[in-house]
Amino acid sequence: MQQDSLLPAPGGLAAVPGREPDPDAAISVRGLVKRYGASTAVDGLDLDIRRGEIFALLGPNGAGKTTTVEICEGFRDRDGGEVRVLGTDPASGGRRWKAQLGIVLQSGAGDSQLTCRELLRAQASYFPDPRDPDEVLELVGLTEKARSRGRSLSGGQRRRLDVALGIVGRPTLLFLDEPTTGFDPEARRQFWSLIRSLRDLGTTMLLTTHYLDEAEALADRVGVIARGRLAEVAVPSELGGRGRAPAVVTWTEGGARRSEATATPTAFVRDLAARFPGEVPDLAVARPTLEDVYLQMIGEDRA
Ligand SMILES: Nc1ncnc2c1ncn2[C@@H]1O[C@H](COP(=O)(O)OP(=O)(O)OP(=O)(O)O)[C@@H](O)[C@H]1O
Repeated sequence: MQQDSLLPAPGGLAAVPGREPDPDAAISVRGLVKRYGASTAVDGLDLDIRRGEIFALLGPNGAGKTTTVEICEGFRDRDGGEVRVLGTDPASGGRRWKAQLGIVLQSGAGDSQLTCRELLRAQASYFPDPRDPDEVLELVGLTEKARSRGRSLSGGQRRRLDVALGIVGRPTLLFLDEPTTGFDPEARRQFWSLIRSLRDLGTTMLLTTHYLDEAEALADRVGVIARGRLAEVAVPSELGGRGRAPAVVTWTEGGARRSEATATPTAFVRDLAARFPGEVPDLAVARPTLEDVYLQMIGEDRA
């Protein structure tokens, strides 16, 4: 291990001693650097994703999410740092390593002339221990479309087909890049339950998304990337100190809307209730949403 960390990383940069990747993590990244010409897209990023968790990577456009994910998938070279994905450096990952990954890209294979079932059968044939294509169609809710051509599917159905293609190889680790873009609200909810059932089957998932409600609904932990670095990692309810943030109590009194930020909302509401003979008019107690704290973090970073 020690020996390994002293080897130069691809691109010639020495790894940082004493900061070896975690061998037990599904994904472990230390000091990742990626440059495109003079601009640095990823700038010393550290990241650990545990086996079995759903991890959501958030960040504004151009923050470096896709670059990081593509390096982890083995699709892109890096200029520095250490990366281990399922214990292997993606820069040298062979077929057996690749067969453990499932990848759902932003633009999938939906334009095909083949039927959904044919596409899945073809994809399954590349893997040593694939799932049954018909079971996968059922899992993603496309059984009725088994004989339909990819190009005849709606946008949301194509995305489901993309997911089906990503999971038919029975991946240990699934990458999902903005998976629900273009879904209607009901399709998103159905997709979320599909993702949860994959987690119940033991699949680790790295998700990038711009939907904060999606990150909140699905992720065990979220990481925010800003300017090529990981700004914070937390469970969704704790991000940006959210769990400790004061609650805001609002109500109507004397014809006017009133509000109070308080660290003890229960006591405050009890006192408030004592002032009214019945219900407190228009009473609401709110904490900052994930979107509130995320936008604040991104705003501070840009300031
Ligand atoms: N092939 C490329 N050549 C040159 N620059 C690139 C290339 N790919 C990405 N970049 C630049 O690297 C930076 C990070 O891009 P990346 O696609 O990783 O961001 P992202 O966080 O995934 O953004 P988005 O949310 O818009 O998908 C951006 O400034 C982008 O313009």
